[in-house]
Amino acid sequence: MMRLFRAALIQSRVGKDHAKNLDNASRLIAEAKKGGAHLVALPECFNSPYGTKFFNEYAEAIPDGPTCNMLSKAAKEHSVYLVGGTFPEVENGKFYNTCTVWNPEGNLLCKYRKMHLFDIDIPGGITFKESDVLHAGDEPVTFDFEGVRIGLGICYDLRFEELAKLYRLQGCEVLIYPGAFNMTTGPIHWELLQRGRALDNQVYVFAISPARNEQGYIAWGHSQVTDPWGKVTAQAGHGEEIVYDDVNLEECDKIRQQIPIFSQRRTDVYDTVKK
Ligand SMILES: NC(=O)CCC(=O)C(=O)O
Repeated sequence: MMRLFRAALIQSRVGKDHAKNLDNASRLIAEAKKGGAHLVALPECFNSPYGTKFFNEYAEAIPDGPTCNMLSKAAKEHSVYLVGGTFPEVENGKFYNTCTVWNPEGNLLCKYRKMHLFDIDIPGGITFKESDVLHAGDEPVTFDFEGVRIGLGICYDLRFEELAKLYRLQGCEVLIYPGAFNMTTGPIHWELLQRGRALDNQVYVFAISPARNEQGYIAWGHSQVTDPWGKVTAQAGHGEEIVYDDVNLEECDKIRQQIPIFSQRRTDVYDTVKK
């Protein structure tokens, strides 16, 4: 069982050139392996600009298509677990924002479709409506990383405590969210939400953003690792970079023992209160 491992969060720069985005991600995965990573993760929408007008144009079927080919090949060549960020998926004429996970043999372990679509309207700030084009997934997904259970979410999913709690109740010790927050909500909400999810559920939280771009949807950056104490243990700036963190899952065991909130929950009361 893996209790100590090195994670690499790749904050890659993403542009309109699909092939260039894939080459860049592939180069950075190789670099992360050289940096000693066992588990490597890419950002939300790492193969296409983030915007509703781009989703159908860049969408690919899973597991066919150049993006899955690159991810599978990179995971195998570098013998790493690879959380393949997200990219627009098409199936039966419907589009999804989907995260794929690959094992060191290059096999697809699982895929997760964003469950909570990013539909917000902040006048003078940001208006975005993923649901204009995308369908929401309806299945929480976990995978096994050498005996460690990891739960998946995508960006806006971070705001939904219920999903994170469900993963903790399923035995997860790490939650991974590829995510592209923006310049309106990012400065206050990005770090706070991750620290909240980590502290409430006594899990490690990884969130992986694209690097900040100059036009279109401007990503906040600041890819981050938060430990189960709620402490930020690694954080990127806003440019292209790889953030490494040496994760020690003994921290989960220790904190869960010291502050045993999951055996102290009053479900006998919560479950009987009328809504
Ligand atoms: N891609 C997203 O889901 C963005 C979420 C976001 O920026 C937020 O404030 O929430």
